[in-house]
Amino acid sequence: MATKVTIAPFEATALDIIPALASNARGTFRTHKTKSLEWRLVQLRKLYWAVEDFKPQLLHALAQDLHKSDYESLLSELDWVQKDCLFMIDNLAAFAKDEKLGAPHVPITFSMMNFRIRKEPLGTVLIIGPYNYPIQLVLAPLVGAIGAGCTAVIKPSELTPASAMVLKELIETRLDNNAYVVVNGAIPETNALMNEKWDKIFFTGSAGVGTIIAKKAAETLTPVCLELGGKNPAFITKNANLALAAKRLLWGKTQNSGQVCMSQNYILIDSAVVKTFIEFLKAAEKEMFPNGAKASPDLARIVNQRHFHRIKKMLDETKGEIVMGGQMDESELFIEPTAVLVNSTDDSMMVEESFGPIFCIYPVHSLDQALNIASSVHRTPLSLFSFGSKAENNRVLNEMTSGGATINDSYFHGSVNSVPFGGVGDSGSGAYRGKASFDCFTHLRTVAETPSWAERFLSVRYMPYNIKDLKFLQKMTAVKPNFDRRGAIVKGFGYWAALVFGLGGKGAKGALLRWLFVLASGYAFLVAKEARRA
Ligand SMILES: NC(=O)C1=CN([C@@H]2O[C@H](COP(=O)(O)OP(=O)(O)OC[C@H]3O[C@@H](n4cnc5c(N)ncnc54)[C@H](O)[C@@H]3O)[C@@H](O)[C@H]2O)C=CC1
Ligand SMILES: CC1=C(/C=C/C(C)=C/C=C/C(C)=C/C=C/C=C(C)/C=C/C=C(C)/C=C/C=C(\C)C(=O)O)C(C)(C)CCC1
Repeated sequence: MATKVTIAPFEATALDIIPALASNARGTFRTHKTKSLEWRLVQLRKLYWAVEDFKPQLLHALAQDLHKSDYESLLSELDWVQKDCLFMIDNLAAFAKDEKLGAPHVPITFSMMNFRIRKEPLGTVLIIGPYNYPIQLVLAPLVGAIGAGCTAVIKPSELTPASAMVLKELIETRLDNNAYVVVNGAIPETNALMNEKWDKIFFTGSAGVGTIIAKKAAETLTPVCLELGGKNPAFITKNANLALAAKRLLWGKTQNSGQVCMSQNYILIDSAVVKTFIEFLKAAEKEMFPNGAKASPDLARIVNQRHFHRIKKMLDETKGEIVMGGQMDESELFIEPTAVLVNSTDDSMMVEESFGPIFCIYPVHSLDQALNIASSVHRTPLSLFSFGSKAENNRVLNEMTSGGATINDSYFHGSVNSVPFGGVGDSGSGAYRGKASFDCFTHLRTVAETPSWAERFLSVRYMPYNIKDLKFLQKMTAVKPNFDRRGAIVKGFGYWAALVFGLGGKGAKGALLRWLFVLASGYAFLVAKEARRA
């Protein structure tokens, strides 16, 4: 029997209780209970089971807010967060362990000082989420915050109200709600939160709102992690597998109806293969949606009318030619996956971030031209995709930066929950996921411990200075460069000794193995010689 699901209607948190909620989370951090690894593990385990137990409500909410299919909601939101919990639980002890600092970080002369890095929770953090993955994009950072030992206030997007309400119930009934609370609401509630002092703000959303958040945070020197959008290019050369490129890039624009900030905005393709590529694109669409995209139970819808009209406007204003898709229905907030052939960087399809199921195809005559266009459209996009020969893909990686990149596919670099994810330049700063989620909310605090008995050696630092002491210290601790003023390596005694004793290579382990090989060969030679004599 199907579980009956009821989701409370959206209710914004009262503005006047927001300061008390923040203050309570800060107070809880000051009790130091979050510093216990066992306490963090219990919260993570509880979060895992909360996601499991709230599955019916979460799936229902995602269907209500975005018409997401259960398949997609499980794959990219709920299973994702549960895997995150398990990854953090399994690795927390290793992540949180002090890191001993020996050579080469600490000179041997200071080795008695037990230099180490302590992993300290930053404190009380604010997590602000977007609408497109309303569960995953707030709970995944929360896993990092819990793992690191922080307390947190979470502000989900008001554009996905059902998900926001389920999240509130899930977090506040299952986790320690003196440590983790949800504030629901829009701009006034976010402004009220921004008037509080945080130890870090983790923001996922548009560059415009990211700028507002970063400016406000700067007033109190609050660190921020910004996960923003981008105009992401795909490069396709004559050497690409065109059928595969078409299918994989279409996947990037059909999952969540293309409301994925790391999906491609535009495709720069060699003009010699553009016609064939479009044929493959149409074939891939037919294969994914045999009865048409609108009839598919798998395709999500655009979140609301404002975003529907934003995307529609890009299509209305294009001077390009629609070569695939183009259907839409406002009553259902449906937009068909749509490709537009364009020939100018001023086209509406190139100027705006699509953040929907539409993208454009821009024919170019060379990879040089493609790289020039991509750098001028957005020098630091969130992602890029390259489909070409090994050499061409390497060129794209070398000559164009991005937050992350996938060769020969759409955003696979962002589809595995345990590898670091983040933007670069104006597509974001800071990273999370996997160990990076722990690091994101952790302060690396260097600690030294000077033993009392070392005073005799260390007394050279005290006044009154004696230049003889300094000379002696310099002699004992001098480090000499192995290069000259032109930047060339000086091949002195040390260089040749290392080469000879290292048997041609660097590194003690390699040298040891090569010596073992030489000795074993010598021994085998002697044994064989003896055998021949006998
Ligand atoms: N890099 C990443 O991981 C991701 C980036 N994005 C980007 O997010 C955008 C779409 O998501 P949206 O939810 O529309 O983003 P948004 O920036 O409009 O909203 C994000 C959050 O900020 C709050 N907010 C909105 N306006 C505000 C204001 N004036 N002052 C204070 N807070 C405000 C919202 O309530 C929401 O919680 C796209 O640009 C997309 O590229 C989306 C998902 C992932
Ligand atoms: C290889 C063998 C197997 C395994 C097969 C597997 C693992 C197949 C995997 C298929 C794929 C491609 C799964 C796709 C997953 C997509 C995900 C999880 C998407 C996530 C989306 C996210 C996180 C979106 C975030 C959005 C953001 C940040 C944004 O807006 O930018 C077998 C089958 C096990 C057999 C042996 C061989």
